[in-house]
Amino acid sequence: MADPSPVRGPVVEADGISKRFGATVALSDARITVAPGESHALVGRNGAGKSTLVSILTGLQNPDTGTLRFNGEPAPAPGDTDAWRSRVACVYQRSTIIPALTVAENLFLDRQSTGALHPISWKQLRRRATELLADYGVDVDPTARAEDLTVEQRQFVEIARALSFGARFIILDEPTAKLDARGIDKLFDKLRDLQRQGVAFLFISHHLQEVYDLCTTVTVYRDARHITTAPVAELGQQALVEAMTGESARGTEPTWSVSGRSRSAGAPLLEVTALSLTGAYQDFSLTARAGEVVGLAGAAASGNVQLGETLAGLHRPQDGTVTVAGRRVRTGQVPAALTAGIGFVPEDRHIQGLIPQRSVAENATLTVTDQLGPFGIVLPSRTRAFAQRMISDLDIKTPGASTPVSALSGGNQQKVVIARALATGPQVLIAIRPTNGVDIKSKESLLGTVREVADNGKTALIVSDELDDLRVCDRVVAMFHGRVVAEFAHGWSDEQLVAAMEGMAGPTDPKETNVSQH
Ligand SMILES: Nc1ncnc2c1ncn2[C@@H]1O[C@H](COP(=O)(O)OP(=O)(O)OP(=O)(O)O)[C@@H](O)[C@H]1O
Repeated sequence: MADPSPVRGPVVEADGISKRFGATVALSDARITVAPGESHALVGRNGAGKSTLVSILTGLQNPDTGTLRFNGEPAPAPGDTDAWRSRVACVYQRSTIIPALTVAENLFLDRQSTGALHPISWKQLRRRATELLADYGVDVDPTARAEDLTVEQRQFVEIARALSFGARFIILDEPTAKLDARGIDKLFDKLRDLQRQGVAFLFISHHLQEVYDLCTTVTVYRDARHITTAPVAELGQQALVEAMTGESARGTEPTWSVSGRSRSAGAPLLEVTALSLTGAYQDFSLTARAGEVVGLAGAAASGNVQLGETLAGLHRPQDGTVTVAGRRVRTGQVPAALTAGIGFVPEDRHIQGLIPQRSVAENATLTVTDQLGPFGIVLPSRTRAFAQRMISDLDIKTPGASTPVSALSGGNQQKVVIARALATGPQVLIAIRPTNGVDIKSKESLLGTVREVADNGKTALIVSDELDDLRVCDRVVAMFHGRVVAEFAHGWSDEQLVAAMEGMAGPTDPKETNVSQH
């Protein structure tokens, strides 16, 4: 590992930081201090200002006011990339690794200071990559293509690359959003390793349990302001949520509830028979009835995401049929799925979800332009009215319906994706990790919205490995390596479901497990 620079103060100290975007105040007199070797969490609701702070701490944006010091010294000049990179490393939720390149090429990409004008030989590159990976204890073949790595391996390469510029301070902005439970464990082991070597980090996550597992100090922002900084051990979960929301968390119940209902199963609405997609899943069958929310649980390689995507028309399966309300759906075609009444919340809002430069209103209504005016003409007034309703129903934090979606915080963009899927009034809603990046309070209301779809006589399928997402379901089907391994009625224990997702389901015949009676 690179020699630590002599430490003369906190690795970072930001004070009085304010930042506006037009009329939006993203940060107001905010502050944060991270000590050497500290694991410091930054939490707050969607739109609280966390990512804006990250962009200021990494030199991507200038604050309007405030001071910023690294190791007791003023921050480098804007644009001095090498100087910034030697003080602070950053790993974002979205990987910056280029899939088509090898690990070694990715590690030495865009490295001005190593002399881009003197091309280095492949052999040299590989040797230096091997050294660098060994320095950070990353067990990955430097000649492998990045696209062949697992998500967490890619993230390790990213961390090694980020730290290799010399920084002893790394910012991790929602690093666990794309990882399954096993991947998160590996990432945390790696971070603890680095911490033992004296690396400090600022960790951003909406999963509060991760904060308790990993961090010693937590800072809470709310509505652009610093609310508190405290040792994690001294701030219980309830106090933490109260600081984030500004409301008492005492006695708050989820807005949804599946317990204690007498659920009379409706007619079959979604029927999937013997569906197979090579390399993803085999022989999958499911009948979901009107009024039901069904969970499709599984870790990264389980095939559950590809299955959800197939139902939305994104993959053409080799075998099997899909019907909605008794009508066969042509597979492998997104428009056919839409016409059949299948609404879809994709896994990656950046790739499949949104058009960033278009407004919130346009994005929310992309799937229903035919309802927004006669003869295919889209009436702006109707689009706005429609979007306005979505904004208030889903609590989307935006200056207005005409704001470009790119100006929204990550969690609020996710709500627009959900608004769009709901806009069609789907018969069957397929939602992949719908609460990804959404704060703890919005999560509850979003899941409540999914619940309502079923309560109104439709069907919802939640594809996720998040236990909070799956708790809203009437029953959960667990997949492992492309096959259904168990099915659980409402009331499962976390341990049971986690074991099933990890391939330790016990009986492989779902009928022998805790089967629901739908
Ligand atoms: N480029 C921009 N243009 C206009 N407004 C912006 C821009 N970037 C951020 N904002 C606004 O600043 C506020 C803070 O956003 P920020 O992305 O920092 O929130 P966050 O705490 O990271 O939220 P999330 O948890 O959803 O990621 C939000 O209201 C957001 O809409």
